[in-house]
Amino acid sequence: MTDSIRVTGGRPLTGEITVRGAKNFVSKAMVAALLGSSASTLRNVPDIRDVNVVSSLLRLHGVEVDYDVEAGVLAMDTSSLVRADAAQIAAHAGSSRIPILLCGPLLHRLGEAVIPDLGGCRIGDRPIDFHLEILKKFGAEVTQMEDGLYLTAPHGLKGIKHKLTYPSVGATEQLLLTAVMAEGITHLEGAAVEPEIKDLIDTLQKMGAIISVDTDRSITIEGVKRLHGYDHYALTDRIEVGSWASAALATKGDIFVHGAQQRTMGMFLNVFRKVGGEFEVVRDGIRFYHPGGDLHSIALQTDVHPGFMTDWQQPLVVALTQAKGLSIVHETVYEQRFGFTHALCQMGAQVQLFRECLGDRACRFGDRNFKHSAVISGPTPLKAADIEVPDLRGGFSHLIAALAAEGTSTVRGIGIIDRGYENFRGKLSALGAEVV
Ligand SMILES: CC(=O)N[C@H]1[C@@H](OP(=O)(O)OP(=O)(O)OC[C@H]2O[C@@H](n3ccc(=O)[nH]c3=O)[C@H](O)[C@@H]2O)O[C@H](CO)[C@@H](O)[C@@H]1O
Ligand SMILES: C=C(OP(=O)(O)O)C(=O)O
Repeated sequence: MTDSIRVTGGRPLTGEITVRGAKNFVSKAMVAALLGSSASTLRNVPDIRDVNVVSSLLRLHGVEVDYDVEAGVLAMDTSSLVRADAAQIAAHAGSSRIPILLCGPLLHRLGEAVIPDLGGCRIGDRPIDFHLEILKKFGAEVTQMEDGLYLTAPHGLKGIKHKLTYPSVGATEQLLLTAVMAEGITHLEGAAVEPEIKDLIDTLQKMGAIISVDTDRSITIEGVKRLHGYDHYALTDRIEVGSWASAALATKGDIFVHGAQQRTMGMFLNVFRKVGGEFEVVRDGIRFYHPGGDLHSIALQTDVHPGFMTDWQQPLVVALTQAKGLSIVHETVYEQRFGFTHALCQMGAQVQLFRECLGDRACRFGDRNFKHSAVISGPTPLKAADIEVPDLRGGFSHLIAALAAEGTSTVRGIGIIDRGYENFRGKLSALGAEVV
C-alpha cells in the first residue's frame, strides 16, 4: 500500500462509522494476559499496528495469539511461555511504547525480561525514569543493553509504597502490572486515572487481582500468587472518536460514531459544545455535527484525566483554525506537541507558538524553553498543500486540514496513522471524502 494519499477537500464529511476498542487499553490488556496462567479473550479489538506489534512480542514469548479481525476477537493462550530470543526482540526497537510494560509480567512469569528500545510518537522527550524507579523499588535489577533493557529479579518482587510526582499513565500501568503478583501490599499515590486505566484495573480484577481505587488518586493492590485468564470487552477509543468529531467540525460535516461512549468523553464534549459543535448522545453512539454559523474561539488547556486529553488537542486545533477570533491552547502534558501546526500554517492557518504558559496556570514546561502554547487566529480558509505526517495525531490532523482545504493535497507518510486509526481510508470513503 502506498504511503501517501491524495485528498480533495472542501466538502463536508457526512455519514456513519464505527470505532472499536481503545489503542491505549487494548495493547495493555494484551500485556496483562501474560500474567494469567490460562487463556484470555479480548473483544472489540481494532485492527491497528500497535495490536500487531504487541501480538508479535507475545508470540516471541510462546503465547499463542489468534486474532479474528472482523469479529474483533483476540484469543491469547499463555499456557506455555518461553524466554524470547533477544535478537528477535531487538528487531521490534522503535515500534511502540508498550514493550516497557512487559517488564513486570515477564519477571513474574519467566524471571527475566528483555525489552527493546521504545518507539511511540516523538512529541517530547518521553523519558522512562518513573518506570525504572518503580521496577527497581519492587526489586528488579535493570541492565542497559546496546539495544534495550535486560531485567531480572533475583530476590523476587515485593510490594512497595510509591508516590508519582506526575500522574503518568504508563508509570501507573507499570505499577499495576507489577504489583498484582508481587509479594505483599503496594500503595500508590498520585496515580493517573484515565478511563483506559480503569478498564485495565477491571481486567486485572477479572483475572483474580485485588485492587482498590480511592477518590484521591491513590490505589492499593494486594499481591496474589496466581492470576488466571480473562474475557473482556474493551472500552471504545475515545481519542479516535474525538478525532472524527473534530473532522466533522472542521469540514462543516455530520458524523455518527457508533460505539462512542459519553462517559469517557465528558471534557471533550464540553469543549466541542463551547466551540459551537453540536452532538446527540444515543444508546449506540454519538452524532457530532456542525450546526451552521460561526464556530467560537476558546481558551483550552490539555491535562491528565479528567481534564482535556492531550491526544484530542491536535485534531481540535484544525477545527479552531475555522473558529472566529483568537483561540489559546496550552499543552501541559507534552513539551513538543505543536510541530504539526507548521503544515497548517503552510495551508493558510494562522498559528503562533509561544514558550510561555498561556493558560490560567503554569505547567512543568513554563521555564524550560519549549514552544508549548499556541494562539490560533481564525477563521482562515485553508488551501491544499503537499505535507508530511509528523506523528500519529498530528497525521490525522493533517488529513482533517486537507479535507477542509480547497483543492487537492498530498499527505505523505500516512503509514504512521495506521498505528492508532483502524481502516481510516475506508472510513474516509464511507464519509464521502474524495481520497485516492
Ligand atoms: C500507549 C499509551 O497509552 N499512550 C498514551 C499514554 O502515554 P504515556 O503512558 O507514555 O504517557 P505518560 O502519562 O506516562 O506521560 C505524561 C508525561 O509524563 C512524563 N513522564 C512519563 C513517564 C516517565 O517515566 N517520566 C516522565 O517524565 C512524560 O514525558 C509526559 O510529559 O498517556 C498519554 C497521556 O494521556 C497519551 O498521550 C498517550 O497516548
Ligand atoms: C501519543 C500517543 O501514543 P503513544 O504513547 O503510543 O506514542 C497517541 O496515541 O497520541
